[in-house]
Parts: sequence; C-alpha cells; structure tokens
Amino acid sequence: MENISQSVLRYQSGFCNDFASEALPGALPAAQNSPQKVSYGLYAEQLSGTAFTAPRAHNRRTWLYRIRPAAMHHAFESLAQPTLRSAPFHQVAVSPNQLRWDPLSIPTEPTDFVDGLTTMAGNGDAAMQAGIAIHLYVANRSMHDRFFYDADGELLIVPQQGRLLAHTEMGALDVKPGEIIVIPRGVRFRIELPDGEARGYVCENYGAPFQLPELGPIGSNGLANARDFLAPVAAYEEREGDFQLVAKFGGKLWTAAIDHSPLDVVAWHGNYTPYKYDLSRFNTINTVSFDHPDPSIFTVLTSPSDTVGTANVDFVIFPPRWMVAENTFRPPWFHRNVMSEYMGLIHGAYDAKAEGFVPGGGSLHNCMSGHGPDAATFEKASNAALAPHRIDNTLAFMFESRYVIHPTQLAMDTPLLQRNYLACWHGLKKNFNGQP
Ligand SMILES: O=C(O)Cc1cc(O)ccc1O
Ligand SMILES: [Fe+2]
Repeated sequence: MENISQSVLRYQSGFCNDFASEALPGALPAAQNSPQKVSYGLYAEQLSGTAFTAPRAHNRRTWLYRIRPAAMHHAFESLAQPTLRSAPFHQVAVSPNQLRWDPLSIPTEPTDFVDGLTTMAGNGDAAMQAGIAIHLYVANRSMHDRFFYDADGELLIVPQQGRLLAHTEMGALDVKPGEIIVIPRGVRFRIELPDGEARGYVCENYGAPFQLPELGPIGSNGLANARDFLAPVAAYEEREGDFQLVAKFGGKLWTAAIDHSPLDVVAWHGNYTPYKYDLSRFNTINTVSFDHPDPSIFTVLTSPSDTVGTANVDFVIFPPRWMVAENTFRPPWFHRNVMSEYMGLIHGAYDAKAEGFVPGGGSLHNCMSGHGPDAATFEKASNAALAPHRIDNTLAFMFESRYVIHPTQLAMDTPLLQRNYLACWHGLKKNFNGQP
C-alpha cells in the first residue's frame, strides 16, 4: 500500500476545467446530473464550493456518483488536537516584531498528517470565510482508516520533505517537494506517506478559492500556465470497517465513526476538484533591463478579497532564475508593506538571507514592519560584478495577505523561534558621510 512506484497515477490537465471522469464505464449519467436511477446503483450528490449564484466564471461545483451519500456516518464528537488553532487568532497580542523560526523536527511518536498539523499563525475569521491559517505539518504515519475534510477552508499543501499520496473523493494525487497540492474546502481525503516521513507547510484558506492571477500586459501566457495544473481521475475505495471521519469545522476538529470509506466516488464531473502543480513549470518573468520588480510578478495563485487587487492571500514563489539586471541592487530591496508576509523555504538558500532562513523554517514580516536583505547579503550584492547570474538550487515561497498575520502562542513560545533574528540587520553600516 505504501509503494506507489509501480503504479503511475493518471491526471487530467487544466486549471478549474469542467472535467468528467468515471472509474467504471457508463457510471457517469449522460446529459443530466440527477437521473431517477443512477447506473450501478450509485447515489448522485452535488458538492458546491461556491454559492449557487456565484458568477459563472467563479462558480465551482462537482457532481459525485458514489456508493453511499456523504451523510452516512455517526454523530461527530469533539476531537482534541493540541497544536492546531483556527481564526480568529486572539491568543497572543500581535507585535510588529519581525519573526523567524527553525524547522519542526519529525516526531518520534506515531503521527499522521492531521495529528502533525501545528499552527504557526493566521488571520481573519474562519466563520466569516476571510483570512488564512498557516500550519506546518510533520508526519510519520499514513492515514488508512482515518479520513479528513476541512469545512473551514481550502488547503494549499506545500511539501518540504517527503512525498505525499493524497487519496481524495475525486481520485489520487501524488506530490513531492517542489510540487503543491490544493484540496478544496469539504473534499474528503486521506494522506499516505510513501517515504515514511513528511514535513511541509499548509495555507488553510478561509476565503475565496485560489485562482490564477490576471496576466494584464504580460499577455495570454506565462507565470503558472493553466494546462500544468493536474486534477485526478475517478478512483473509488469499496472498503468497510471501523473508520473515523475527522472534520475541521468551526475552528475545531470533530470525529465521527463511519463504517465505510467515504472515498467511494465511482464517477464525477465538475470543476471543484483537488489539483496538483509542479512549481518547476512556473514560467518565471522578471526584468531584462534594470531594477527588481515587485514580487507579485512571481504569483502562482491568488485568493482575492472583496477589494480588487488586494488579496486575501497570494501564493508567491522565488524559483531558480536568471538575474541580469544592469546597474541594480539585485536581491529583494528593503521593504515595508501594507500586506503581511509569511515566508517558507523548500530547499536551498533565499537571495535576501545569507543564513538563518533554512528549509522547513519560516519568517513573518507583518504589516509595515521593516525587512529586507541581511547585512552580509547587502554587502555582497552592493559590490557584486553584475554579469548574468543564475540563482540556482533554491525554492522559497510567500503567503502574502492583506490581513495582519497573528502568531499563535505556540509559535511565540517554541524554542524554534530565533530570539536574535533582528541581529541580521544590525551589522548594516552607516555609509552616509555627506558626500555623494
Ligand atoms: O523577502 C521578502 O520580504 C519578500 C520580497 C521579495 C522580493 O523579491 C521583493 C520584495 C519582498 O518583500
Ligand atoms: Fe517583503
């Protein structure tokens, strides 16, 4: 069960396409959604990811043809998960301090993906469907008889170490570090760990589902191209036993007994699906003249808020790329931002930080808090010969939100918090002496 190397998973390509998939021939009703009797004795069920009346361009829903309807389980009871938190985040008075953390270690106790979620920060209010939570995950056990769904938000999972095999209602997706997976709000899934251990980041998006950013004058191609997003094909589990269905709802976990696998969807059609994306497919666009563009040029996905151009959250990456800017300080500039920035590192080194920002770690630069290259990076980049230079072997990312990002109590108390982070800027020299 753990070995997926023999089986090659199949996918359907396109972002938010109106897909159709059946694991058994003829399981998908032709020409209608809800026939009086569905073939194979399946039940028809609609899963709505946006309001029925959302504009057509934003409307997301999928029709599922399943062995049993999703309503068939026992009552939910509260489930304790001491490291998981949800918005609103009132645990700690948020400070304007710049924060940085070392990575979590892989646990020694048996820990699956749900047990291994640790909330570092977040904003907004899950009940108002606004804001995000930023979780880390560390896991060493596959989920077999436990299934999970998140009613509070969509899950953008960014693996940093170890592959994940996500079995979902719409089929299976495998991802490795350097790829991402998005599981829509409400979709049931379980995660297996083909490498035995895994670590990564999760953006739980309470707001509007992620979409591709507008391209404006870039034109009709570029950044993350729609065809590189992959949705699964229908695959069902016909399994009965003593299983658990875990839900995140109202900011808390709940568990219900269920006597069958809820991943029993034999056929489906629609545009509300999990998907994966290989970040190395990102068509990185950057300056070929001078100056360092705003990092929005590296936006992979955006969850818009009700204010145009001001995201609930943007998912931005800093991939390998050529740096050719002339007469330019090439790393990220010193910066204060009305938006709040959480950053993580998948591998390599980030071009604004010579050291201290390590794979699996994170940093938080909140609204209007000054940040930018550390002293060593500033010194080096101010004096570098400006030949074309390829930044290689690196993959950092940012969750950038219009709402102030509140760290959790755990994030402030953990020894992983680097108490001397601000010292990385203290070595910046006063160069001004009144002379040009
Ligand atoms: O490192 C950061 O803070 C993120 C960031 C990157 C960049 O290229 C420009 C501005 C910016 O805030
Ligand atoms: Fe920044």
